[in-house]
Amino acid sequence: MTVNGLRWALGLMSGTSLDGVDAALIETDGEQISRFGPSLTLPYDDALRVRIRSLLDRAEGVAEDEPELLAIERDLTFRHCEAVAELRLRAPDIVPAVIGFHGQTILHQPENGRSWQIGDGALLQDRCGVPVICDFRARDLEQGGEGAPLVPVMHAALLRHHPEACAVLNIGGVANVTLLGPLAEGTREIWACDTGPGNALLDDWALRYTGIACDFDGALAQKGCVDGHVLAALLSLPYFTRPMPKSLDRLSFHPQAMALVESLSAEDGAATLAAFTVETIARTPMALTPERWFVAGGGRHNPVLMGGLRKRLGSVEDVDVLGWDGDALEAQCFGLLAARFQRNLPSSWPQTTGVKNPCVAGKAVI
Ligand SMILES: Nc1ncnc2c1ncn2[C@@H]1O[C@H](COP(=O)(O)OP(=O)(O)OP(=O)(O)O)[C@@H](O)[C@H]1O
Ligand SMILES: CC(=O)N[C@H]1[C@@H]2OC[C@@H](O2)[C@@H](O)[C@@H]1O[C@H](C)C(=O)O
Repeated sequence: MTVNGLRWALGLMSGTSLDGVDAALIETDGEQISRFGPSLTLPYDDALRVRIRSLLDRAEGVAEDEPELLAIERDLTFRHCEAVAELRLRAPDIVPAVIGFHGQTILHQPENGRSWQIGDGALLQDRCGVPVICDFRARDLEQGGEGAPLVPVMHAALLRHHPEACAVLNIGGVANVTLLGPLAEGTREIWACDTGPGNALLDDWALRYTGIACDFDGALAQKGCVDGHVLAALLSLPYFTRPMPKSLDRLSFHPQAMALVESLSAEDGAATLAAFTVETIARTPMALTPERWFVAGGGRHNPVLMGGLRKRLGSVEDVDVLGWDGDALEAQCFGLLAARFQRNLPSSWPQTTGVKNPCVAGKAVI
């Protein structure tokens, strides 16, 4: 049902941490978000996670018609169908008008004009019976942008009445920041970029030493000491002095970073990788110095990361203080992007992705 152009949109995001599918409902006209519906995370089972991870590790050499790729894409899409079905069970009165389907990124190389999200939009549309918008990064890349991050439009929509300059940080597998300038006569400037690693390096390190898929509550890092020499070497990688906008692949720093921490103990390695995430956020060349930082994504549950950020940046709060759900924000964002696509509204700008002109994100499944 449409009231003043407001409709329910269902967003689906499977992030770089490979933890599973996030699904969320929002009511929106593509500009304002009037209500949040329910949200959920449907984890990947271990077998699917391992298959996706091995695909990601060799994505550069994978052919688009490789049988294993197509099999993974199908299983991944079925997992998304399950997420949609489960979410609709939780909100039987809400009928989504559109689904925004991000898919799983297996490769992101903006320097080669490439960002590869797997997922079968036609299959999802067929199974769910709702129009599906997907391929959100392609047009931005075609027009000279990085294809990421796309979430700044969501942050700006939610903070459209917030007068002060502020930053919204997402700490997922990769970390990214949105800077919002002060609100002046209803408009404001928006800058964005991926800052560096989020949890991805730490996750892989923790899995190796503890068998657990993340450094839960920062338990390992808390017992370790930061190795200053290794941290300095990590921070000397050229990405960190590049001005925004810029973006990263999940594996951008893997070989170098893992080689540098290799000689450290499990605890010191975790402490150093956590400090790497914190320092790269704090040192990002910023277009403004925000007084308040709001943090979303799974990394906000890690007290070592949050404590480190508070020491470096001052006022650092969980986005939940704004009444948002920091675990659902990216999925909600793809609902918003789908609604914006249907109204032909741009979702990326020169200062957020480096795209030449404001760009409409997404493609409709025909
Ligand atoms: N209690 C916790 N302690 C430590 N880390 C946690 C905790 N809860 C979640 N995390 C971290 O959050 C990660 C998941 O974050 P999130 O779901 O935001 O990532 P994502 O959306 O997959 O990634 P991206 O935003 O890069 O696409 C986990 O991999 C883990 O590292
Ligand atoms: C290529 C890709 O999937 N990038 C993700 C990743 O995860 C966080 C960061 O890197 C961000 O750039 C992006 O996701 C969010 C949803 C974005 O586009 O804003």
